[in-house]
Parts: sequence; structure tokens; C-alpha cells
Amino acid sequence: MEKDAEGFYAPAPAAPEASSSTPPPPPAAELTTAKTEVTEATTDLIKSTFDVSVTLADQQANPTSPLHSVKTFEELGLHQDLLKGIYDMGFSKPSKIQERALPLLLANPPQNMIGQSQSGTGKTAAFVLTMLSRVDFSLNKPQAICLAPSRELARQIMSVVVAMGKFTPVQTEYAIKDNLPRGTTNVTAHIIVGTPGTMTDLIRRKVIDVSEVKVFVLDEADNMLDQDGLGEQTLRVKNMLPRSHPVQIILFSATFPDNVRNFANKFAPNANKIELKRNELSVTNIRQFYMDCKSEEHKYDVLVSLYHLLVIGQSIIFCQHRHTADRISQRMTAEGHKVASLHGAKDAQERDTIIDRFREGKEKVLITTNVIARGIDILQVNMVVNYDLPLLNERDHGNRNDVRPDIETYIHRIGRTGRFGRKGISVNFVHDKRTWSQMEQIEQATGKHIVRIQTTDLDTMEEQMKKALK
Ligand SMILES: Nc1ncnc2c1ncn2[C@@H]1O[C@H](COP(=O)(O)OP(=O)(O)OP(=O)(O)O)[C@@H](O)[C@H]1O
Repeated sequence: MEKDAEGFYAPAPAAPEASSSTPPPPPAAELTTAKTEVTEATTDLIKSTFDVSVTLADQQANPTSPLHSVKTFEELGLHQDLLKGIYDMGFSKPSKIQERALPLLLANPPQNMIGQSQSGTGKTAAFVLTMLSRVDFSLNKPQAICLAPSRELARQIMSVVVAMGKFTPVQTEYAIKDNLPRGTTNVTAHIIVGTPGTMTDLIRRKVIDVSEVKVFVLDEADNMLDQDGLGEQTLRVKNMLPRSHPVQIILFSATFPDNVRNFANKFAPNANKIELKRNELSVTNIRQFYMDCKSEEHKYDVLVSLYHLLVIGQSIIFCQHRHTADRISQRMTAEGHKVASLHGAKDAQERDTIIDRFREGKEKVLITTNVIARGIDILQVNMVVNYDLPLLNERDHGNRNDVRPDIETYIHRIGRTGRFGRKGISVNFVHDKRTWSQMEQIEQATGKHIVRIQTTDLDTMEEQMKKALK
């Protein structure tokens, strides 16, 4: 059975329905909005009434920024067709991680890579360009496999493969639930992107022949290797890869906690490593706030009172449990607010529709769980609300009062805003001693101050938020 990013086991897949392997169109369209440095980047930052003073060009010129680079894409050794794809997406200069990782990733003989860089700094392009660079397009067999923790992220990665590979003859296929047309017996695509359970299943049933695979990528690698999460299934995929030739293993994430770093070193032996220090983990362009709520019920009232701020750009509200996401979205909808909810208990087709509508801006507020805490890249999201703080698995702790915050998930959640140098804000709801202490632990672990905003003073709150987004 397939465990998903929320840590639940998904129900056994229903009979696969015929559906297309087309990645969601919106991300590609969104990507094209990044355009050239000064002018269009400015208009692309935050589509809101707020003034935006920092441009992408400013940040790429700043040596301390994770977006800074001294090289051009031409100098990174990429094929002409891929350069065309990159420029077609509106990228003009590599980010720091792209500049540092790409020469190592593309060198021959291929070497493994463990790469860490803050959320929203362009890791996807680094591994997608590597996959595209290593494929022999004259051979109609899978040659690169990429795993991600959720179908939403797999679909987004695919949209980047398709956009960057636009000027190549690349063929792609998904290994996500309910996606392969019924009766498919042999996948001939060059690049396969999917989730570990479905990928294992398709390889085991020999629908995907891995004999020619030469690149194996794990996005959100710490999550994919975590033994409490997806680790077991990911290892299963690795163990099915050929031993007759070397397979380049590429692990990327914004976080690599110590407990998985050791396993990562074994999983990708002798890897080149690009690492961040603990205090560099989260980007500085996300301003963090908290609101002191009186009770669980008061959290709901505060969220409702924030609604007009949530819809200035787009917002993601994170809850710990699926039923909370459903309950608050049903309540808000009944009270006349327009919100959508997304979690792992919804069926595949519905999940695709919900995230695509959100990407297209048809919904402005998305209430969700950890299922989309990682990787999801929607530039217009300028606010993240932690309705519930992320917690480490409660079952691991006898005493409920001693449940520790999940620092990595926190960093990934707030990283859904502030993409590629844009401004963003995050707001944590705390409502008792326990949640207060959890937030303090987050503050300590990340080394970033979280500023209080009064729940009663909506005008000040609006002012503070406008200031933060400027
Ligand atoms: N060189 C570039 N120039 C302009 N925009 C870029 C460049 N590289 C990436 N981007 C854009 O930056 C955004 C964030 O990139 P990406 O999703 O790859 O981040 P990430 O590092 O994988 O983040 P996360 O850790 O959250 O998964 C995307 O919208 C992407 O199109």
C-alpha cells in the first residue's frame, strides 16, 4: 500500500482509469511569468495592491542571496536545446544552487549528489536539467526516474520537465495513482516522475522497465528517506534499479535533519555535497508572525476575521488533520466565504482539479494538510497560515503535552510563500501553553524571531502585513 506525504496509507488503487499524462498546464504558464530580470520580474512579484520595492535583479546581484550567481546558464555546460527551454521559461541567470550543482551534476563520469538549498531557490531546475541532459532520445526506454512525496508535487515536477524539454524530443510518463491508461503493459517514455508506492508497483509488474535507468532523483529527499515516512518504499525502488551499470543518485531538499543525513550518505554513496548551516535554512524574505488565540474555537474566528487579508494574494492554511481541514472549509463555505480544501483522503481526480484551480487563481484560499507542505510552487501565494503548528508524530509520544514541533515541516510549510525572492508572510496560531511552547521551540531551532500580532486589532494587523510584504 502506498503511504502518502501525510503519513497515511492510501487505499488500494481503484482500477486505473484512462487519463492523459499531460502535466497541469498552469505551472508552466506561471513559470513563463518570471521573465527578464528588472522589468517583468517586478510586476511578477506580488500581484496585490502592495508596492513591491525589491526586484529579482537586485537579489540576484546580491552575493549573500541564495539567488546570486556569478555565472550564466551558457557557462554551465548545458545543451543548446535546453538553454532554449530555460530562456523560454523566462530564466535569465542561474541561482546559487543551480550554479554550484549543475557543473557537478553534469560532469562525467556521473557522480551522486546530495544538494541542499532553501525553499524556492530553484532546485527543481537543477535536477530536471540533469535528467534531460543524460537521456539518449534515440532510445525509447525509461532512463531517468524521479520520486516525490505527493502526486501534486510529481505533477508540478513533470510540468518543469515538459517546459524545459520543450525543444527536445523527450517523452514522459507518470507513475502516480490512477494515471496510466488501462492495459498499459510497457512504458517507453524517457523520464518517469511519480510517487514511490505506484513506482514500485509499476516496476514490479514490469510495466516500467528500469534496465536502462541511469539517473535516480529524490526530490524532498529527507522526507523520501525518512524511515517513519516514505523511506521503506523509496528503498524498494532503489533496490530494483540495475546493478549492471552505475546509476547517478541525486538527492535534493531544503532540509536534511541529522537522523536522515546518515541514511542519505549510504543511499547516495560518495556524493558531492552542497549543504546549508542550520541558521541558513529558511529564507529571510518570509516574515513570520503569530497570533495569540484564546481557544481552539477562537482560532476559527480569527481565521475568518483574516479572510479579507487571505484573499489579497493567495493563501494556504495548514491543519494537522484532514478532518480539521474539511471542518473549517465547510464552515467557512457555509458562512459565505470562498475556500477550497485539499488532503490525501480525496480521490486522485478531485485532488488534481483542486490544485489546478488554485494554481490558476480560481480559488484564493486553500485549506490543507502536510500533503502539500513540500515543494509546491505557486508564485502568487503570499501568505501561509499555520492554523495548527506542525507536530512530530503524536503516536511517538506518550504524553500529549510533550509533543514536539516538526521543525522541518514548519520550514517547508512557510516556504510555500516567498518563492524565488518574493516577499511572503506566515502566521502561526497559538492558543495555549503547549502550542506556545511549541512555537518557542520553532523560534529557537530556526533562529528567527516570530513577531506577535494582536488578534483584536485588525487594522494594525493589516498595516503590519502590508509593511512585511513591501
Ligand atoms: N534561474 C531562475 N531564474 C528565475 N526563476 C527561477 C530560476 N530558477 C527557478 N526559478 C523559479 O523559482 C521558483 C522556485 O523554484 P523551485 O520550485 O525549483 O524551488 P525549490 O528550491 O525546489 O523549492 P522547494 O524547496 O520549496 O521545493 C519556480 O517558480 C521556478 O520557476
